[in-house]
Amino acid sequence: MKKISRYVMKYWYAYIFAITCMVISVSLDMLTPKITGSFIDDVIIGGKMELFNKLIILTLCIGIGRCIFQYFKEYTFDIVSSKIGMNIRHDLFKHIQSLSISFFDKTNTGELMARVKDDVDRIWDGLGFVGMLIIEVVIHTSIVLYCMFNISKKLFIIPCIAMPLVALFAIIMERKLDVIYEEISEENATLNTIAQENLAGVRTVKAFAREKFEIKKFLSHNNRYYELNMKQSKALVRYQPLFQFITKLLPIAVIIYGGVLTINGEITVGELSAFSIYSTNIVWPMEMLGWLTNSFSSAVASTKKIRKLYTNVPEITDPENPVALDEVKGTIDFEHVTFEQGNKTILNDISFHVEAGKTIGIMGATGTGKSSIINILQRFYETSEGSIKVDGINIKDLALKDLRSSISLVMQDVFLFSDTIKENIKMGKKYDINKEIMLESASYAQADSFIDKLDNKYNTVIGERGVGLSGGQKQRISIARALAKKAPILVLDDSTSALDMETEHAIQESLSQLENTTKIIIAHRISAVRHADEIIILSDGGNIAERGTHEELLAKHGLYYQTYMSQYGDYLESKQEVTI
Ligand SMILES: Nc1ncnc2c1ncn2[C@@H]1O[C@H](COP(=O)(O)OP(=O)(O)OP(=O)(O)O)[C@@H](O)[C@H]1O
Repeated sequence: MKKISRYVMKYWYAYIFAITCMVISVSLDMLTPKITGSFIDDVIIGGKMELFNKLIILTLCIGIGRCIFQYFKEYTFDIVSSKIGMNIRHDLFKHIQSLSISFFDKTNTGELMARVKDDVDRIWDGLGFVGMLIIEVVIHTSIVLYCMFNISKKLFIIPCIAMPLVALFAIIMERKLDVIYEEISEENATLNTIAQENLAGVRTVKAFAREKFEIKKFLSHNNRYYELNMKQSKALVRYQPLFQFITKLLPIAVIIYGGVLTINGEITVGELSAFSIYSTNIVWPMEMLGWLTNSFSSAVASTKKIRKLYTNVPEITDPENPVALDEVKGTIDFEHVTFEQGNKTILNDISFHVEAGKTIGIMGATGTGKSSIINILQRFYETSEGSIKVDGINIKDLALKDLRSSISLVMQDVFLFSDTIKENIKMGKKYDINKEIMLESASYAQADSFIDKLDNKYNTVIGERGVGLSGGQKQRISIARALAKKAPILVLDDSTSALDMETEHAIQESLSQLENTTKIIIAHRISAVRHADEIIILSDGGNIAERGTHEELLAKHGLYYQTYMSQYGDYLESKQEVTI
């Protein structure tokens, strides 16, 4: 993370302008007690009536001038803090997007949402309204103290005693609040995660009648959040009376001691009255210290949280000098690839070769590492041993963008954005994917028939994660999306599982027409891979147990044959019976 000061420095000129306006406005404000003093000493006591009109006009001019400079000060602070907040959020979002999949494996979405939204908002406040008030308190207090010092050095002793006491309380309170804010920020992230997961999984919650349990879980964190906020309020109310005690005592002490000095002739009545007005002018900054400290602590705690997020760096990055690929043909080579996570071997010594335009089918029981093959092909994770090559070039030598843009992926877990079908198919590639390509892809994916029946056709907005569509319809839109990308390598990860046999068959027909596209088909159903040029069967421990064409594998009477029999056995038996 760029230091906050670097964001601020970008707008130094605006801050200088705003602070100058602030100094002028506060200085004008500080003239009022002097005018009051002069009114008492010169006009009322001294009888200089010729000054009356001048003082009235001066007071009016000061009021107008103050309004103008206040306006510019507040407006500038608002604009600058909004821009800085936007920049911080932009950089943070960009940083999160740059992190590797392994980071997202161990970080909750709710926590990230809290950082991007709430924490940035607090920093924004800290650099805007709160920051402005803190600077104003300092400037205001300094000018008031200077004016007081000029009136009477003896009377000046009183604020000199009061101010350090207030500052001491503010520091102690800030330290306490800092710790509480850390906890509040953590709990806010947890609360966000629970709410986000719960709402996203509301169907599962309802299906398992877990509403009560989930509400209880949410309530326990909500209570903790409430308790922490109460802890914060308690810390505030404990110190607030101390601030108020000193601030209320200050004008009284000024009047008593100032009265003695006036009787002794050391200061005039007008000077005492001006000093007394000044003393009330340092009351509000002191009273605000509690609130300002509170808001400042929260901004500091948020900064720490965001800083911590920046300590995570992308684990998988572009090579220093990536090999440029003008045109990817789509040849894929896995050479003795082993993939481990923690102490677990997920893939073990995997080797295969797929010629450009050919198809490889990957089968195996659940958890044998089929999806992991795709994850490492896209460099979502790094291989532990061996190498993966695309068109003969090690994928570690390719820019991540080049590698990933040459692969179209239909994921097992379909994710559709809450947007129109059109945007879901185009995925932001407005200009690369024209209407013709979109319609062709939808037709290849057998999605056109149901989309055409929708009221708004391709402009139909689908809910979060495609709610409102059936599982098969979602799968077909995600296949259309992958086809529209027109990448030289197409990966289908168990992506026709929700389709009926006829639709699956029609999609396979479409795929067979993509002669220049290398296809990797992961499936549990024999029907999805039987036409592949090579089929590999993974077994426990991520080993290749069998490989060959459909016919070769059937002849082996091994795992593939067993799967075939479990899926087609009944049909074959009935066929035999009919033949007999
Ligand atoms: N990021 C990861 N960290 C740790 N373990 C992982 C990770 N990804 C996958 N695994 C583990 O690796 C094994 C293989 O997972 P993978 O998703 O590749 O299986 P699969 O064959 O695609 O399963 P399925 O058919 O159920 O989709 C599983 O035991 C899984 O728990």
